Parts: sequence; structure tokens; C-alpha cells
Amino acid sequence: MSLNDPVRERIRTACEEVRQKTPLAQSFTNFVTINLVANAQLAAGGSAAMSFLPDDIKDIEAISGASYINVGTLLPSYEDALKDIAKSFFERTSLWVLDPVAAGLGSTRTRILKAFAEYPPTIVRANASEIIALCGIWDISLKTDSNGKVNRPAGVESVDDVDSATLHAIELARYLREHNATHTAAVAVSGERDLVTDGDRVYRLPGGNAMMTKITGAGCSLGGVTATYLAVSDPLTAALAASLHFNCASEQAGTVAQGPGSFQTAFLDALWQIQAAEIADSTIIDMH
Ligand SMILES: Nc1ncnc2c1ncn2[C@@H]1O[C@H](COP(=O)(O)OP(=O)(O)O)[C@@H](O)[C@H]1O
Ligand SMILES: Cc1ncsc1CCOP(=O)(O)O
Ligand SMILES: [Mg+2]
Repeated sequence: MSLNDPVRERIRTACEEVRQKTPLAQSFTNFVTINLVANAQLAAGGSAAMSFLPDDIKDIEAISGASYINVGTLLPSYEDALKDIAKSFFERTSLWVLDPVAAGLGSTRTRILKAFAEYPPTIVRANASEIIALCGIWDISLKTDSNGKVNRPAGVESVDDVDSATLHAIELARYLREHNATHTAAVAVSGERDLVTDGDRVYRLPGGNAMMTKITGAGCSLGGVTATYLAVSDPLTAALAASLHFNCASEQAGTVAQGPGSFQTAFLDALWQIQAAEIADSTIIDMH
């Protein structure tokens, strides 16, 4: 893709605006990685607020540019709370990002994710296995079978590669924009070569560092930072900008880290240091 492409210009503007405006993106997220989510949002230039109470979340929504829901760890009260929150986001035409962590695992998580089909998010950000599982839970059928493989539930790590979730991601993005409150959507599939689609265009982002799989919360924090970007830009730009910001920062972190511990620290530093131009100019493959 040429350096003057308008997509790159929108990514660059989004990166600059996040740093200028420090947008708040609130999170209802898992308690394994909640701290990394907040720190990554701050390091990317945004601001963070975490809550689990529907009333609280509805109040914070009024001052948030976007919201983030992550179903990694569940408590009994979450089933009612999350349905109530998603419904209120729908009624208020709020922008929000879903990370369906471990989709397909456990009946409570499946019921929670199923309920979101009626009030879908603006963006789904997940690894390939979770994207494939969410399509199954929402009964989203593919026009063509991607590879004939039968999908099985994974844990929080992907057991499928990004390529095998391409058709699922496209159909999921179309479902989101048809059924969500704003009728605009994107899907981001993370892995070795991330994929971002709005249901029409498909982009592949080959950068990053495999050490990201050795820190817990790389995907969760990407979801949080995607919400940060969604507060200042359209869903496709937000998904691209957040994924590219992570790829650039993880590449930089990889040059100094000694292992997972120092990698996480270096990654947060790099999220903070990386320039908007570098993020916008990194490799994007336009698959059409
Ligand atoms: N093999 C890899 N090489 C480079 N980057 C990767 C690799 N695997 C994951 N990433 C990056 O790690 C981040 C989290 O992705 P992923 O590990 O797929 O999410 P999750 O933790 O939800 O499974 C993304 O920025 C993604 O690009
Ligand atoms: C380990 C774990 N268990 C429940 S949620 C969670 C964190 C998953 O984080 P990520 O998907 O970002 O690796
Ligand atoms: Mg994850």
C-alpha cells in the first residue's frame, strides 16, 4: 500500500489524536490482565477506568469515548450484568470493543457471548480460535468453507492460524455492522500476521514479535487500546492503528528485552515512545 494512501493518513491522525486528547475508554475486563490493559491504554496515550457494576459503567459511559468488554474471567453476577451493559450500550449507540476470550469454553461464557448477538459490539478483537468459535455461537454461516476443518474450543491461546479465520472475520464484520447500533464495524484477528477487516476490505499486518505470546494480556491489552483508538476514529482505522501500534512497539521491545519480564516493561515504554508516523508507515498488506 502506498505511503500516501488515505488509510495511512487516517491511522496517523488517529495516533496523533489519541496523544492530544487522552481519550477515556472504560473497561469491564478480566482480573488476570486488568493492570496491563490500563497501563497499555495509558502508554498508548489514552486514559483508563475499570468497573464491573452496570450502574457505574452506564455513568462512566457518558464520559468515555468508547468501552471495552473482555470475558476472560467470569463471576456468577457477570451474566446478568453483561447483558444489561450490552443492552444499554445498544440503546445509547455507544461504541464498544469485545474480546471474547476463550470463546467456546464453558456454558456460562457461551451464554454470555450468545446474549451479545442481540446487542453486538462495534469491534471484535480476538485470536483466530476465538473468532471462529464466536461465529459458531452467533450462528454466522460462511458463504464458503475456509478449509473444511471442524473447530473445537480452545483455551485463552489460539489453536488456529489467522488465515483459517479469514472468512469468519469477514462474515463477522458484516454481521456486526448489520446488527450493531452504529452500523459500522471492524474485526481484528491477532496472531503472527494480524488481519483486520470491515467486512469489505481485508488488511494483513505482518509485524510484531513472537515474545508477545509469552506475556499474559497481550491480546487483552490490544483490545483495550483498540477501544482507546475507537474513541477518536472509525472502527477500521481504530483496529488498524491499535494493531500496528502494538506491532511496532513489540518489535522495538524485542531489541532490548532479556525475557518475558523485561519484554513487558520494554513493550510499555515502546508503546509510549513510538511516533505516529512510524506506526502509520509500517507494513500493511491490502488483500482487497
Ligand atoms: N507469532 C507472533 N509473532 C508476532 N506477533 C504476535 C505473534 N503472536 C501474537 N502476536 C501479537 O501479540 C498480540 C496479541 O495477539 P495474540 O497472542 O494472538 O492474542 P491473545 O493473547 O488474545 O491470544 C498481537 O499484537 C499480535 O500481533
Ligand atoms: C490467562 C487467562 N485466564 C483467563 S483470562 C487470561 C488472560 C488472557 O490474556 P490474553 O488473551 O491477552 O493472552
Ligand atoms: Mg486473548
